[in-house]
Amino acid sequence: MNEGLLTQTYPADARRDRRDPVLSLENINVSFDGFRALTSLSFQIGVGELRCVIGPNGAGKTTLMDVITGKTRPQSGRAIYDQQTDLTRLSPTQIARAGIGRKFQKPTVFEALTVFENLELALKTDKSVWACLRNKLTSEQRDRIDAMLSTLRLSHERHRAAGMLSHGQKQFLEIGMLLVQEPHLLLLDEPAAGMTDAETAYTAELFRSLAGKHSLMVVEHDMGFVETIADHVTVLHQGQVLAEGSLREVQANEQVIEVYLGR
Ligand SMILES: Nc1ncnc2c1ncn2[C@@H]1O[C@H](COP(=O)(O)OP(=O)(O)OP(=O)(O)O)[C@@H](O)[C@H]1O
Repeated sequence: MNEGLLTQTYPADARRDRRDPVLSLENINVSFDGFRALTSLSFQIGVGELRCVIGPNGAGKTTLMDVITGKTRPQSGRAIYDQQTDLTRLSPTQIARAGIGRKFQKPTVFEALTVFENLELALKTDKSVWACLRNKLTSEQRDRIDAMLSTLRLSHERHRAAGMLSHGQKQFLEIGMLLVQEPHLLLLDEPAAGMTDAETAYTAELFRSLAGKHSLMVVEHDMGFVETIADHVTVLHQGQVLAEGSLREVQANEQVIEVYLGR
């Protein structure tokens, strides 16, 4: 693993420790036409932590990510980011600019552009596609992309159209597109879905190396993957926190076994 090239520790984090929350969800309520998707949901993620959020279908995991990224406005509650900013008052663009990156389950790369160009676009987010590709990269930016390609194990694919990559490679590329933007908090929705076993193992290694430098929230159904990455697991059920703790602890929780893991 190419240490150090990814992103530096977020500067303000040097003065903090893991007990300081990077995200503090406080009594979040979301209803859709009377249906309660999130009910008084409260929990915290510490600075530099890698948190896994698990739970059965319909538990509210996607809705939770939608609230954090400003896509869904809760009826009540607060989502305090970095101990000062209430995300429920910001637009999705403001939230992205504040350093929160999100990866959706399905990779959304620009298929017609090369792997390198996809990373180039991600690095220069505030211009149109064509203006961005016409503008020359600085040597520092080029080095960053090269380093990222190496981390993603995509150096040999740099000139290939992204549409020609395997599903797993597209997932890696999209993770790289987030990382070149140096996010503070990364939200990842089933990042290992559809990956081969080797790709899944490498994703786990990559995420472990990111924790500490970034804070990560990973929504995942694959318990084997959760086991290899999680410090701490939050189990959602019917829009509320059902259990929280190490994977061992939540796996031994009777209610979690009942509603999610099965006997
Ligand atoms: N826009 C919407 N309108 C109505 N109901 C919605 C909307 N979005 C989500 N829901 C409902 O809210 C509940 C929570 O959905 P959500 O997608 O957050 O669950 P999830 O935990 O992500 O599930 P999965 O694991 O299947 O992705 C579900 O019952 C869903 O049908």
